[in-house]
Amino acid sequence: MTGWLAVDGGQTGLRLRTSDGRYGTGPGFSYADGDPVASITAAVRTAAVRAGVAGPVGVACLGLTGYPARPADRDRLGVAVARALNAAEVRLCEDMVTAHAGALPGGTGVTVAAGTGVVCLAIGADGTTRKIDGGGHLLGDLGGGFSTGQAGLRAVLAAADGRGPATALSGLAVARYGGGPDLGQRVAMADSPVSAVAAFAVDVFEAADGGDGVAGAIVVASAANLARTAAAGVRALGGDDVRIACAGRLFDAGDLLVAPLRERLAELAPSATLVPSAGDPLDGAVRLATAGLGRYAPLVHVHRGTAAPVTEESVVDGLPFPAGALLVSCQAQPGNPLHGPGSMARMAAAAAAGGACGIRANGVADVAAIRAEIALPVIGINKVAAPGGTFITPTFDAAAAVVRAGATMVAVDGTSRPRPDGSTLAGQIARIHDELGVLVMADVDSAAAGIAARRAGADVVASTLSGYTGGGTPDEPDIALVEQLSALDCPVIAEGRYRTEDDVRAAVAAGAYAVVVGTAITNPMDITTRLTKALR
Ligand SMILES: CC(=O)N[C@H](C=O)[C@@H](O)[C@H](O)[C@H](O)COP(=O)(O)O
Repeated sequence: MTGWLAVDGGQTGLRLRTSDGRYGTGPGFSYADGDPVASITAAVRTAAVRAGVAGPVGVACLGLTGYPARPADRDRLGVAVARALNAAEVRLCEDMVTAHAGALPGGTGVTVAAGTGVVCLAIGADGTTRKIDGGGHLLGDLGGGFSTGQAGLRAVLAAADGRGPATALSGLAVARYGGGPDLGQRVAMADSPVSAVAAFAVDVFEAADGGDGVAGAIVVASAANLARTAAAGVRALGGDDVRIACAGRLFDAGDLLVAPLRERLAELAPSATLVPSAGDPLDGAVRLATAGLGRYAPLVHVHRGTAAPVTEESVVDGLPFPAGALLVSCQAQPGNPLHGPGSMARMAAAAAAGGACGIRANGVADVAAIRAEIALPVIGINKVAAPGGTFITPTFDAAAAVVRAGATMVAVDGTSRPRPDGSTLAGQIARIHDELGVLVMADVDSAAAGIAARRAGADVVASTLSGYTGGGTPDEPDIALVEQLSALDCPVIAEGRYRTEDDVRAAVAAGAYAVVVGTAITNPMDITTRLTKALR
C-alpha cells in the first residue's frame, strides 16, 4: 500500500513521487494530442511502472498541463487514474495550482510558472483566485520558453535574410537544428514543433549571457512580459503586500531573467515582494496529496471510490469475457500510419462500441492507453524481436511490464522454440501466476505445443502462432488446430487470419471458447491491399 502519490505532468515530461520513496518519469502530453484522458493516463501509468508502484494507493494528486477543461473529461480522468493506480482518492488540478502550492506554502500570493508556456495564479487571503495567461503558445504564454525560443529563431531568420542584425544565435541554431536554408521547415516538421521551438530558449539565454545584444533584448522582453503577467495577479489581489514567487524551468536561467523581471516589477507592482520559491510543482502536488486542500479546494477535482484492481473484474468461466466472445486485436506495427497508443486506444474504443468483449494489445504504451480509454479486459502481449523470429511475451519481465501497464491477463509464446532468456514456459507461467496474479494464455503453433503449454500451467491455449513458425503462412485460419486443441481441459481461443462471419462461426463450431480477430478489423492498410488486389 502506497500512502500518497504525487505527479507533476507537463508538455515535456511527467514526474511521479510516492510516500515510500519511489520516483519515476513518463512522457509529456499536450491537449493538442487528442483525448487528454488517454494521453495523461498512459503517461501516469508509464511513470508508475518505471517507479515500481504496485498499488494500491491512498491519495494520488496530479498537477497537469492540459488539465481537461470539460467537467465530463475530468470525471473520466478521475476514474481512469483511479483504475490505473488502484487509488482510493484522486485529486486533479492544473499544474499552476501545484506550482502555487509548492512555491508559496502559506497558500496566498502570486506565482508565475514558466516552462514551455506561462501561467500565473493569484490567491488572496479572502479566497480570491485569479488565473492570468496560460493562453497557449498560439495566443498567449507570453515570455515563456516557446515565445522566447520563437523570438530567438525569428532573429536567426532575420539575420540570415539581412532583415535583422547579425547574432550569435545563428551559430547556436545550426548546432541545435543543423545548417541549411530550411530551418523553418525542419522545426515545423519536428515530432513536437512546440517543444522544438521552446528548446531554443536555452540558447537565447546562453547567447545573452555571452553578451549578444539581440539575445539580450529578447530576454529583457520576455522578463517584461512575465512582469506584466505577475503585476496583473498582484492587482487582482488588491495590490498590497503581495508575495510573488517564480516557478518552472525557464527560471533555471537565474539572474539573467530574474534581474530584469525584478526591475520591471519595481515599476509595475512596487508594493509586491519577489520571494524565492519554497519548492517546485511536484512538491506542491505532494502537499496537496498529504494536507487538507484549504484555499485550493475550488481548484481541485476530487474523485473517490472506484479503485478497481484488475483481478476483481467480472470473470465468467474463469475468463474475463463470456463464451462465444469476439475479442479484437488492436495492433499496428511501426510503418503503419496507425502505429501508436493514441490510435490503438481509439481503435479499441471503436471495437468496444461494436460489441467486442475484450481487446488484445501489444506493449506497455498501447495497453496503458487502451485501459485508460475503455473498460473492457485487455489481453496484454509484449512482442520481443530476437534471433529466430519475433516472440510474443517470451520472458517474465516482458509480461510484468504489460500487466503493470494494466493488462487484465497476458498472452505468452507457447511454442517449443528456445526462449531468448533461456527460461522455460513452465517457469515463466509459474512466476506470472505467483507474482502478477493474472491468467496466462499460451499462443501455440501446433497441437503438441498446446498440450505442452497446458501441462506447463497455461490457463488458456490459443492457435495464434499456427503458420508463423516456419513453412509459410496460409491465407486461411487453422480451424483444424482449434478442433484438436478443443480436446484440452481448458478454454481454447481461435486466433490468426479470421476474417469472415463464416470463419468465426466455424471456430466456435470447432470448439473455440472465443475468437480473436485483428487484421480484418484493425488494419485498413491490409484490407485495402487485399481488396485492391481483388480488382486487378
Ligand atoms: C503471428 C503474430 O504475431 N500474431 C500477432 C499476435 O498478437 C498479431 O500480429 C495478430 O494480428 C493477431 O494474432 C491477430 O491475428 P489476425 O491479425 O490474423 O486476425
